[in-house]
Amino acid sequence: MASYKVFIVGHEGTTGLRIHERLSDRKDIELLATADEDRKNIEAIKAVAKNADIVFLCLPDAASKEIMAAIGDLSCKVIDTSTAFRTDADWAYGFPELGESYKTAIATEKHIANPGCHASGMIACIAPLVKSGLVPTDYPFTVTSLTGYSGGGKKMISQYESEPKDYFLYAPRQYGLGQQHKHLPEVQHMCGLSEAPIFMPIVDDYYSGMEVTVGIHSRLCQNPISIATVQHTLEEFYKDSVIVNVAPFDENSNSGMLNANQMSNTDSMKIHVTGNDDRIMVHAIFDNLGKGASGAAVQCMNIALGLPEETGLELG
Ligand SMILES: NC(=O)C1=CN([C@@H]2O[C@H](COP(=O)(O)OP(=O)(O)OC[C@H]3O[C@@H](n4cnc5c(N)ncnc54)[C@H](OP(=O)(O)O)[C@@H]3O)[C@@H](O)[C@H]2O)C=CC1
Ligand SMILES: CC(=O)N[C@@H](CCC(=O)OP(=O)(O)O)C(=O)O
Repeated sequence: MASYKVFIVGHEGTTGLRIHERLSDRKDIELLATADEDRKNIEAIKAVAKNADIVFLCLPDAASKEIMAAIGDLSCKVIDTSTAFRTDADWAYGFPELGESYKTAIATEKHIANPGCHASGMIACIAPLVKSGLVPTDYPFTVTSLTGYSGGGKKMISQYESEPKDYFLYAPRQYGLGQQHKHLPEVQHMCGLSEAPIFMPIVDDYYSGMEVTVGIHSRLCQNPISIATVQHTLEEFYKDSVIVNVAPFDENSNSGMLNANQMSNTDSMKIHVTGNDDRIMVHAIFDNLGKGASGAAVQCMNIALGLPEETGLELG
């Protein structure tokens, strides 16, 4: 069996650890690392990257940019999980479900930007509807996104898991209030929207899992749409995907509740359509550390190596 050399920079962080977990048991992967004391030493990182087929960068934006300046010319493929390169035309965008050209770019380009967690949910719900012409590109979208606290990385995890915990951390907290959330540019770009959505991210007191909800008023579309057309469009768009699945719309779809942690610990994404023909909601449920980060990054690596995209992933 071919053995690929993979180097995870930031392997002790939240995203890096999950990638490490996904790869450490694989017989086709040999994991490379610097000595522990050199994990932030650019020269040591560059020396290991020279021997790697794939380098994952699981770092804050500034560190990703600094390391790319040092390793960008090497022959290794780089998958960056930060926000730094997601709208850069020289980078493939790591959401292969968007279409064959995205999948080909992931397979052939040297540098792949892994999507943001909230962005993955927004794009999964909005792009099929806009690309099919069902919803106009200037539609005034409003999006709510619930996320577990691991979405904020090690710092937020320790804030939520320290004892005693601040009183305010027991309740959901809305943020991104100034409408400048760092995921909005990639959403607007990948969905081809003329305006960014109003975006309401909410972090709550559970470890991981996301539910991103997009609302659509049928009357605001050029031709009024229905639940059935939205459901059909999404089913068609994702019919070949093993990772993104669309739940059927039936008599039970509007009863009960959707749980933001129901896909936690998986690398899959489940899309639900709810509401009625006047006011339609599309929900994407997944793990911020799965399809929202590490799972998506491993999916991209598999495609880049010419392997089945779900190799080593936890399908839910
Ligand atoms: N958590 C999530 O759900 C998601 C995160 N992301 C993105 O993934 C990236 C990583 O995030 P996350 O794992 O959550 O963050 P963490 O804070 O959990 O981990 C980041 C890791 O990077 C290390 N690091 C920082 N600077 C350097 C450097 N210069 N060289 C080498 N290592 C360095 C840190 O080391 P130290 O521990 O010493 O600080 C830390 O271990 C970020 O860009 C984030 O926005 C993307 C999607 C979802
Ligand atoms: C709870 C929380 O703070 N979540 C982070 C999302 C982390 C992430 O996915 O950011 P990137 O992928 O763009 O690096 C936030 O909303 O900024």
